[in-house]
Amino acid sequence: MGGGGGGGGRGGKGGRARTQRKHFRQSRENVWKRPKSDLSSENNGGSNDGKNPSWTPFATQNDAFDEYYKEQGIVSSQEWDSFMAVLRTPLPAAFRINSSSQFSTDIRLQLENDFMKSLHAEVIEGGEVEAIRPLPWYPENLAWHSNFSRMQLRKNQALERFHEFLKLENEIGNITRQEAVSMVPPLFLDVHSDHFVLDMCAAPGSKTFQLLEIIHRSTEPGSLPDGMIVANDLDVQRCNLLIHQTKRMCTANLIVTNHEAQHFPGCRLNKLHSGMELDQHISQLQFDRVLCDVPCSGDGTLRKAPDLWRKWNAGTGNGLHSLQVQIAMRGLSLLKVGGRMVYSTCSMNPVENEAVVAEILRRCGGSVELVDVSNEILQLVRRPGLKKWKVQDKAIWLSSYKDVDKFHRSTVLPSMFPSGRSFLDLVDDKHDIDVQNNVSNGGNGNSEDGLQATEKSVIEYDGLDGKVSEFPLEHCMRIVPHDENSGAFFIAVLQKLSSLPAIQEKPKRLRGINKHLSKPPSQGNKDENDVAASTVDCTDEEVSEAAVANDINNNEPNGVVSEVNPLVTCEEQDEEAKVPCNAEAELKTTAGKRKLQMQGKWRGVDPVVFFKDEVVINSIKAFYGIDESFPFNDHLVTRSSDANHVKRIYYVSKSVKDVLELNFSVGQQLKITSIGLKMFERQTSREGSSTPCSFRISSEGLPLILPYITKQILYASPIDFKHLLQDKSVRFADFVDAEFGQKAANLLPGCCVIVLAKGSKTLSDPSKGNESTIAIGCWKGRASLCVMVTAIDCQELLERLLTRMETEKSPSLEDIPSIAVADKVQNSNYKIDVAEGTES
Ligand SMILES: C[S@@+](CC[C@H](N)C(=O)[O-])C[C@H]1O[C@@H](n2cnc3c(N)ncnc32)[C@H](O)[C@@H]1O
Repeated sequence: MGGGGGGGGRGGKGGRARTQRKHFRQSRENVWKRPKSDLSSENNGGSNDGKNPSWTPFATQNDAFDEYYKEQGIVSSQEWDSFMAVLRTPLPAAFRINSSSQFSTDIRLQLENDFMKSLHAEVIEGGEVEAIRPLPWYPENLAWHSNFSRMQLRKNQALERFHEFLKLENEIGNITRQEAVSMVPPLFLDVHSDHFVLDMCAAPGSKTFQLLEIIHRSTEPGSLPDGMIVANDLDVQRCNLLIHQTKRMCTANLIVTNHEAQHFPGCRLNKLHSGMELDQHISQLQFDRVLCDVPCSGDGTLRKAPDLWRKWNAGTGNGLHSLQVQIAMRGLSLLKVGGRMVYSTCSMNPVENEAVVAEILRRCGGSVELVDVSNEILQLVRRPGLKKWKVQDKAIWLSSYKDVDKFHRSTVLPSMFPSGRSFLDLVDDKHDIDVQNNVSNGGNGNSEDGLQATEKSVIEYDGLDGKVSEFPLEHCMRIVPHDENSGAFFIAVLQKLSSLPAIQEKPKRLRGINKHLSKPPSQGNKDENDVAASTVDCTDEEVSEAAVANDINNNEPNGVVSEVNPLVTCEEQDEEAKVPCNAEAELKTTAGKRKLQMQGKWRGVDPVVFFKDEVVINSIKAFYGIDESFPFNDHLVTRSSDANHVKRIYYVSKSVKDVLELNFSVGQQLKITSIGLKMFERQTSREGSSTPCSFRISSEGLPLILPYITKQILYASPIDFKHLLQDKSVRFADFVDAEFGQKAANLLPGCCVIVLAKGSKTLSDPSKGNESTIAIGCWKGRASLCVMVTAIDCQELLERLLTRMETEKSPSLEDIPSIAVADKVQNSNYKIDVAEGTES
């Protein structure tokens, strides 16, 4: 509805953002990019046929990679060549229609009826089989695969119209360009609109966007879903990508946070927290669904990041295993009993996948189940998880932990192996058997080969202990590139059956170490495993408290960051889908201008403050005639501690409000980087401040509040609406419908809302609207109405309007000349006639 909700009509996105976007694109050139002359070699990833002597092909060969994956058997030896051949080709582009956009059906029809046919003609000429097709496993033809790589889309003239379409709709938020396999994890999460969902490692946010779509899916205009998403990422800059990405969704049901996922605060309210509110709705953060899309080595993205061929080594996966376990364990501790968690990576490596899943099942005892989802999403081609694999360290293959020499026991962990058992565990387990044997053997502890009885029994025991996992890891899923011409992905679905046990692993391990080793392997080397032990040796509640304590003590991310930062992550290469608005850089440049903000204990982060200024709220209500049924109280927040200079007012859903109240009660444990939907913005110009209301309605917030507005709202005929979008500023006397022109002249000066009238709707019709209602914010000046919508949103609205008009064959429009607005896209800022004296 309206211009927003991912359906155009948004404001406030300025030229600055556009410039940053350009710079960002320049700094993140597609790694497949080659000289223009080289398009013919697109699919060999190798030569440019000698056309450019200075050109060096990407190495798409790495012997260590070959050896590693041949040994792991993730594909059969017969398939090896086709697996490798596909891995060496660029990844075809894929994208998803935003299902909650008001134009989702229009876009789907355009793809089915227009592009599928016109592009097919192109590729037939080019000797290809097909151009674009819906992904069969994604609901309602909402996700699409194209047989063109992103470079082909950019360079091929015949594809220009399609490329422009993708760019525009992506920017507006009607589609999201996303790798096909990356769309899979949210589908298995089974999210409902009332769910509280935690996306633990969320940036740049393609999956968060998908989750938001799902919770918003069946929401009525003017209402919000009961659920909400907390999207978290450790990396501040990537958080900004996430914020930009999700802004296109225009949602009041999202909180973006910046924490180490493995220490995500539980916000548990207890008697320690003074000022506890009696009517607190929730007493700790617990989620119905958790998405755990962890940092990984990313070799499933080789097709779009061929520079990874050069960098690949087995050590990267080994180095991440422990962090992945910690993050997954924290996710499970924050999951409600009965809730579902999806663990996923864009890596093919079993050490980052099956080994992690096995370890969390081991740690959780029977409280967590690996769900068999083989009967869900049947059309998705995938392979079962592995039950056995090997570990490689410094080019040496290790079949079990006993092969690990003592110098490497801090980097190669027992949990990386299928048995998941350590030397020490085995000794501990075997100890009891030995005691019994010794008793039955008459107590002789020495053997013929001179080994101590315990040492020998360990080796024998391990020999018996299979190299096959005891867990049903076949329920995991691995998507491999040559099955469906995609990237690779790993997904496991977990369900929490009961509270996590209080694991007594650490004391046991220490006992073992003291007994059998003169020097503990981790002594003087505080590695991740120590952190893991301290994190998981707790019940859910203890974990919450530990995390809280950690957060209080460590406002800055700890050393794990440096280990993770150099990694390539699934969506990182998808530069066209991302626009950074670098808040850190902004912070630096504005540091001299304003005082560093504090959000509770978080330094350098704008505070989140409930906005309760009755005078301002009442003036807004009165000016726009906002119906009393619209829930204002405690739903408005600002990011400024200075109540007198509030520039933007954000709206938060009830679910977000509850979390925010909890967060205040527990001393602001959450470091919030973005929250809520921008609803009102202060007028800054001379004339703006002289209007009866100093706040205008932002384009993002308009769809939500539209059904409740009773003043400063008019219905325009299609012809006048189109006129406004086309010319941006129209004098009252120039409207085709003179009555509309007169009504516009009678509005109070300042912000107003113009709704596209439909069918029998009269100009004074109050409307609750529906999802197809199109509305834009305008400025009523002295002699004209000016559109307050970005040029790109105007372009989108015009195109959609024209399509609808053609479909409806509106006779009143037949004589309107077609409109060329492409040249206006250069400037995405809306501009209000300077003569009107309002801001631009
Ligand atoms: C695979 S990417 C996530 C992709 C994302 N889910 C999406 O679909 O767009 C992994 C993310 O984890 C973040 N990360 C790395 N270490 C982390 C940690 N300890 N806690 C939280 N996030 C972390 C990285 O910054 C990166 O953005």
